[in-house]
Amino acid sequence: MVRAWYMNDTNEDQRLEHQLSPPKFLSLDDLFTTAGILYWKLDPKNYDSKLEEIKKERGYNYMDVIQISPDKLHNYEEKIKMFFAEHLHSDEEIRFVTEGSGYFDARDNEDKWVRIEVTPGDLIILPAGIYHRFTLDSKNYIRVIRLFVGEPVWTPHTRPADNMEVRIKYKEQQNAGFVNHNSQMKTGLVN
Ligand SMILES: CSCCC(=O)/C(O)=C/O
Ligand SMILES: [Fe+2]
Repeated sequence: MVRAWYMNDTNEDQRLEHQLSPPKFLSLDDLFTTAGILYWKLDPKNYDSKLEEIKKERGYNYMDVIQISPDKLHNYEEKIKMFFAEHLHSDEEIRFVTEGSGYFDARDNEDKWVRIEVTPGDLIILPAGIYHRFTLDSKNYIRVIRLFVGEPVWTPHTRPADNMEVRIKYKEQQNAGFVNHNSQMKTGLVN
């Protein structure tokens, strides 16, 4: 089960957990309700057919692999800084973790940081227009499959980007309430 929690705002190393004291965790339902984040758990050793199913269902026709670690990623320091600067994208951010681990941080509906720990088998979808960032944890390695509809656009729009159409649309959806995929997952309708 993926772990997600509200973050403290200390200036410690970004790779640490940054839990509140006492910790305050969020469920999959909470992640969806507060931020529209979708999540699937796949078998990290045997994921081909399930991944194909999700790709087909959601129209993902682009796929590549990124490995993030000091020795595997070109311009590592620069990229790590870029990933951790708060930003949004004009499209969904779809990431499937096959090795290693890391943290996606996203803003909830009260603009608080939520930290989502990802490990092998976790497929996460951050909706278009959500403010977020990414960091490795202290193990310093992750291998991720990136998915996209059509030609990928990775451009990060750093905060503030409140006047972008995609941000306005995201906020409208958030205020109206999202249709809950993650609770269907628990009942076995989606897995
Ligand atoms: C873990 S995938 C690389 C990070 C990335 O693409 C991104 O946009 C983070 O927000
Ligand atoms: Fe991003």
